[in-house]
Amino acid sequence: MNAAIGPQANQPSLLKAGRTWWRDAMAGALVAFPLVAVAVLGIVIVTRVESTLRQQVIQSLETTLRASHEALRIWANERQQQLRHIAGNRELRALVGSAPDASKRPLHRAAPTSLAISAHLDKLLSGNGAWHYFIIDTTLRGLTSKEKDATTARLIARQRPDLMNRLFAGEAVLIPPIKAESKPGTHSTVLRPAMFAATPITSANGSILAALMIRIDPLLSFSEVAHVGRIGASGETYFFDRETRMLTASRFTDQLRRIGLIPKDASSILTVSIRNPGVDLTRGEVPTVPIEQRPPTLMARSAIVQQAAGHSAIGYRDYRGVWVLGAWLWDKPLGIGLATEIDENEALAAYHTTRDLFMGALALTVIIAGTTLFGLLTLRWKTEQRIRTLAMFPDKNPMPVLRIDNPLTVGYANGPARRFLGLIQDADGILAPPEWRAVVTRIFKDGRHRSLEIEQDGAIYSFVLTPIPESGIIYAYGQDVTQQKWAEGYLRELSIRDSLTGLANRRHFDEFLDQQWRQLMRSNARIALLFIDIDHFKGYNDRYGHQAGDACLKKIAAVIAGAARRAGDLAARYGGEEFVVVLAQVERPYAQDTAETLRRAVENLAIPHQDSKTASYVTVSIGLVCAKPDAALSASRLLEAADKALYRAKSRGRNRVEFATLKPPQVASPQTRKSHKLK
Ligand SMILES: Nc1nc2c(ncn2[C@@H]2O[C@H](COP(=O)(O)OP(=O)(O)OP(=O)(O)O)[C@@H](O)[C@H]2O)c(=O)[nH]1
Repeated sequence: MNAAIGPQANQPSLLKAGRTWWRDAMAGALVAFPLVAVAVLGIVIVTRVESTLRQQVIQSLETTLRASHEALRIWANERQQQLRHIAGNRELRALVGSAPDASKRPLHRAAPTSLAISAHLDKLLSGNGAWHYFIIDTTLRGLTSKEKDATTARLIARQRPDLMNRLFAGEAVLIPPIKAESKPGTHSTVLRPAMFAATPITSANGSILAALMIRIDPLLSFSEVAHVGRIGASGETYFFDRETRMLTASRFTDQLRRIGLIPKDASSILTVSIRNPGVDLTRGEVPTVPIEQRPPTLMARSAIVQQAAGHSAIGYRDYRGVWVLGAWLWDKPLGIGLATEIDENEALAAYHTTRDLFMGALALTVIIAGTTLFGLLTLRWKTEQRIRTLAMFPDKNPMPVLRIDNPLTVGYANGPARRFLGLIQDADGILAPPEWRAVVTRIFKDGRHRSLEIEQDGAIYSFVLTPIPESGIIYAYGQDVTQQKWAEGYLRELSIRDSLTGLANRRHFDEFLDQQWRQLMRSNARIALLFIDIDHFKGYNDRYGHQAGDACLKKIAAVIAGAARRAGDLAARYGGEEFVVVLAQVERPYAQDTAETLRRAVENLAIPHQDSKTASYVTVSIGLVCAKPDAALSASRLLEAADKALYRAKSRGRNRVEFATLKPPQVASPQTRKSHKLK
């Protein structure tokens, strides 16, 4: 049932059916959703990888830092134990205790006590000759034989008074590298920094007599301790003081020279300040802030200001401006900071690889998915466009188009077709006319196309009904055939009419008579045939001319046409001046009466005919036959009988009606057509 389709139904256009933008949006969402989910999941995983990796790097840095710190402490302890052992030597302590006051010792030459102390020290240190030991008293004057020891002591006191105070308070100290100072006027180039280990020498009652000091080259063992632990190719462990100065040789010394952080032939010790240049110097970037105004690096700030251990899993710029991850601590007893760092790029290389791979894979997936989706949507849009174009054929067609569905419903009708819907379907959309139902049923059955016609408001439409294979639908396309039908009718009229008189012609008469004969054979009715011939028409033509003859023929034909008034009657021009009238379903009296009335009507026309031997006007003779069609008889026999009757009428004086009866043939008639012509 399709109640929506009726004459007034506002049918949805086929063109609108293709608008499914929301399906495209759904398809896009279906593709986008898993992609977004994968992207989010991937970002979570990559972020997790990154944070895990950062934590692992920090753990490694802290382990390394602890190892370096431990190595430093062992190294420092070793030095101090050695010193304590020597400083505890009774003889040395006695020699130091016997030394005169500084004020009494000569400044510029070796005093006897000093010589004795030096000799005893040399004896104690035999085997450690490479080391440079010296003893200073509490006034920082050298007790050994070399005057420069006192200069060194004052240098240390100037640069690290805190440590000297601790030393003379009885504590063994490690003096981190200090700057050597050149004497004014000397042309010293770069003086190597020196560092010292020192321990007090006490008297028997525990009072501090002097301090034993050992010079250590920071470029050697001290820096080597720092280099014990580091991670990766870019990792570095270094020590620094509270002034943010680097105390160890950097493993990037060559690089630092290149980027101008240290002079050409200097080491990094005390030269490099652990400050953030704000740009990456290793990449040739130029800092805008002068070196002395640069802030300490994040690590140095935390280690020096808070004097605490710490780390940063977030990158920060080191003294070269390179982004690094680092761990650090501040050793309060030694008064130095330790840091170990690694370039963030190297530390996170695995993360960067994972991230880049993931982003690449994601981008590739997005591109592939996007391209596929775009391709599919484009294909779909093109298909829809094609469907819309195809749909325009029926929708925009000025001719009626119908779709008939099985079972027998009108599934679609375009605008022009809707005017016919009232004729071919009921209110429920079911095909109504029995003729249509029968034809459509046959088409569904045998799959062969057929045509049907509909006439409405004087217009005739011919519908070709074509079944669409395997679809269960019939496509019906209508065409306005009104003109064609009219033309066909006109031609048909021409083919059956006599052009002069307008009566049916001979051919049509023959067909009509045959048809009526067969029809009346079944109905048991009778048929009459009038054979009419104008009397002396040759003479009329001869006297009045051929055109007048034609006019005469027309007038008489009009009278004859009046005799065939009923349905089933036919008046025809048989040929020349001969006419016939067929009267169907008649009895003889009516036929005779009609024939007589006709004869008189011609008389009454009173067409003058001076050459007629019958009357002064035109007359006709009529042969009449009336019979019941029978299998033993035939239409041609009827014609022959009428012809005979006409002959009789002619021979008995013309202008009269003669009647003939038709009997089954007993002997063959010798007469042929035109037999009524008198010789
Ligand atoms: N003007 C005109 N004359 C026609 C036409 N057809 C036939 N005729 C003439 O009709 C005449 C028929 O003459 P006939 O057959 O000798 O017979 P009739 O003179 O009528 O003599 P009866 O039939 O014996 O009375 C001929 O002269 C034909 O030329 C036509 O279409 N127009």
